[in-house]
Amino acid sequence: MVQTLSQEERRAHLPSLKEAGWAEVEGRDAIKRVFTFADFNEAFGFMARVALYADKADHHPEWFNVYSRVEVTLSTHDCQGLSMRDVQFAQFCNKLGQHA
Ligand SMILES: C[C@H](O)[C@H](O)[C@H]1CNC2=NC(N)=NC(=O)C2=N1
Repeated sequence: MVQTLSQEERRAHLPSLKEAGWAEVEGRDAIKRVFTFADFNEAFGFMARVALYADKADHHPEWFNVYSRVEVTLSTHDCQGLSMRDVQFAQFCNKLGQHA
């Protein structure tokens, strides 16, 4: 069973994710970042790559897309909060979306 992040893991990982643009969601243990691209082609290319990662990792984002903008929310449903799966997922999104 996947565990929610310990206090130590939160201290270790959340500050760098926040520097990269992730924010804690009010009222639930989740993080969210908005990625803005040049156009829909780039936004959907990002989503396609993230979708392949999600399928392989069996870990799925909550997301919303309008044209060039993709809002990504991460939380682990199996433990109802943030886990290392979300940290790794966010880091993968950061790598792909670093020019976003
Ligand atoms: C059965 C399947 O492995 C689980 O439901 C996976 C699928 N994708 C998931 N995605 C997310 N974000 N959280 C989960 O707990 C989760 N669990």
